[in-house]
Amino acid sequence: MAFRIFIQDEKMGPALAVKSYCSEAEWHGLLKAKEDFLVRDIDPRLSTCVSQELAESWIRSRDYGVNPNKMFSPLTLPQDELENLINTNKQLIDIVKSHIMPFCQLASPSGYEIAFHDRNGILIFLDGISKSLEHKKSKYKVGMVFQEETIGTNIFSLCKRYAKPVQLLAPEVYATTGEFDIVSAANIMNEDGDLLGVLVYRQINQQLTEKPWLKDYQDIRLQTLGFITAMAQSIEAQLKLRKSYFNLETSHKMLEAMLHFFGEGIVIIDSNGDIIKINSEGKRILRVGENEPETNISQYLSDKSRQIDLIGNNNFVDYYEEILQFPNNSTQSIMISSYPIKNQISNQVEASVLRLAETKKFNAMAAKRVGTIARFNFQDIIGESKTMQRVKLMANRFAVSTENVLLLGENGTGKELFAQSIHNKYRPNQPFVALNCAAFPRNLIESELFGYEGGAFTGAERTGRPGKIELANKGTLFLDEIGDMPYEIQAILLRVLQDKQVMRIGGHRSQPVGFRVIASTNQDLHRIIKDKQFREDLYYRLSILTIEIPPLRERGYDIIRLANYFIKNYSCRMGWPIPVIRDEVQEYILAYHWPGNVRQLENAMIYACNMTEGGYIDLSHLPIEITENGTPFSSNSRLVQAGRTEQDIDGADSLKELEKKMLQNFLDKADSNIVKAAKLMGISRSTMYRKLKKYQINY
Ligand SMILES: Nc1ncnc2c1ncn2[C@@H]1O[C@H](COP(=O)(O)OP(=O)(O)OP(=O)(O)O)[C@@H](O)[C@H]1O
Repeated sequence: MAFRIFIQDEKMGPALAVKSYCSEAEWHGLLKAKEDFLVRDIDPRLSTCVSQELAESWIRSRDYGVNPNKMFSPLTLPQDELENLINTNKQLIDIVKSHIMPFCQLASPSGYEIAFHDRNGILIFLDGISKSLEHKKSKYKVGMVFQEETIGTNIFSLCKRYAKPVQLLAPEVYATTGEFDIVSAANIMNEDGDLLGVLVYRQINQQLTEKPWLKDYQDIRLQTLGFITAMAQSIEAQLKLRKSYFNLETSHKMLEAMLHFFGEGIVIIDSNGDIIKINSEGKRILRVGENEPETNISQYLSDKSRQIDLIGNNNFVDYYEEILQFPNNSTQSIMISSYPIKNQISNQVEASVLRLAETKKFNAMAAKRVGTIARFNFQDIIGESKTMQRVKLMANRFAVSTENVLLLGENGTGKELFAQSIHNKYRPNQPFVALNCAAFPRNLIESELFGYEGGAFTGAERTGRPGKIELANKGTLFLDEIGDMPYEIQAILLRVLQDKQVMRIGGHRSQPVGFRVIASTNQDLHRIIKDKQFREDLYYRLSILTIEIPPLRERGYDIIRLANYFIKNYSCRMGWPIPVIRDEVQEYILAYHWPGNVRQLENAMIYACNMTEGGYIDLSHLPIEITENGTPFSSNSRLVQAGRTEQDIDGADSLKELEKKMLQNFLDKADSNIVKAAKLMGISRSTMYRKLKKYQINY
């Protein structure tokens, strides 16, 4: 192997450099090999004094037609192209310059030059002194193109081709250089291993190449190659650092932008609690002015010891409630969660990212998520009978008011449906929070309604919990079965409604709340007021706008509309064909008194859908209680005979009235002959007598 390893470089491997020519004989061997090659065409690869790579480069140079006797003279890039190139590489050149500057101060007075070639071999930067040169002028110029194809063996081409540091002595260069110099070069690569350019150091000293076997000169060669390799590595490291810095800066800017868009307050504190970053929402929550200097988080905490929780905690802490205290002594409840940032080496918490949300907002969000979803609107309420139209109109009007609403009606008449529809017309984007007063024991109802502070009673959560009233802030609190609300709690609720302030159980701080109550009951409130089970004052607070929802039996043909609606709904849900209710079955449905109202009708239709097979709903498909008492009229034709139509049924105030009127009609037709009238109506004589008695019709 003709090359001697000068430098072992981790990334690049062993350096490519000419032999150290320990002996004079080897040096002369090299000179002879070159002459033999150029003059006598003897293959230089046969010489033990020439490295394989160098010999091959000489051969390629000859094959390219480069004249070895012509003075070394590379092509030069046109000025404008050169300027563009220098501009494009400005950052890189600046870094190279910044590395060379300190060296220039320390450099030996003997002549040297430092050049930087771009990845295509174009010399784009040149600096140095050439004191010892006779002609004082460098033969190199910025813009020169170093290519093996045009100038033969040269330092750039070898360095690029073998991707290793290279050192050449003047006679090793293919074309005559006319100088005695040692050139050393090292590649500069980017992180991905792509070549950015080649850094070249040229030491000019006549004696060096006259007697290169002398130890002093060999030392200089070793040092210069080491120097240029170290400098190239340092430049690479700086480029890497610069890239990391830019990446860091970009991440930083991205973080700033993200923080800005974040709807929640973000505050980053160091291990002392000093605020090191805060977004605009954070500033708003902490009431920090735009240009005010950031301070310490403890300044805002009403309980200063809580700061330890925020920064001393090793683990992520999910939302818990914290009371902020401001300089004017006002307070505000916020929800905080904290995320510790640990030092990778020491594992100590160095900073914490705090996420702040105003409890009010937080509750509203939570209520929207966990509270009842008000799905229904007035369009969803089926009912075209006059009674229902009147009720819907009334509810629509009341919806736009801010007063409380009281919904009265039997079980299953659709009170909640109305409550949701009113809310959705009133404040669709605010929470709708429902509480069934009959479903909870006394103590639970109290904590459900008013919430509690942490540890307020045995079994209470450590962090406390907001009540339904707080959650309903700005929206609607639907108090179902209000008649079942415990008497003592009614008094607290009344106070909340009057003061518009709520205090949690075990708490000392009232907070303002604004919400609308829609209460509902199937009880006779006047009676329970008399029985001292319901507070009269609360009744007056709640009943400003009262709506009585009629029972199903008073809604005429709506019963069939609803029945069809439920049949369609259920069948579609099950993926079944939609069955049709036979006319005579409709009569039974219309005649039934529906004690369970709409809910019972829905269940009956689900039952019928499951019973039917042939696409029709017959009598046998209905639940037994609906058919067992028979019907006041046997078929639709009789309805028509009696001069009654669908519209008439809707128009009647109630089915009872309708039945009474029909009985009278048939009696008139039968000239008050009860047996004849019963026959005409298709009912038995005894049923006829029972109905006449029921409706107190004289016969
Ligand atoms: N007019 C209507 N149109 C469509 N569906 C209705 C109508 N009325 C009631 N419903 C349906 O009937 C069922 C019972 O209604 P809702 O729960 O509103 O009654 P409620 O009076 O609040 O009952 P409760 O007194 O038992 O609380 C619900 O499934 C509801 O969707």
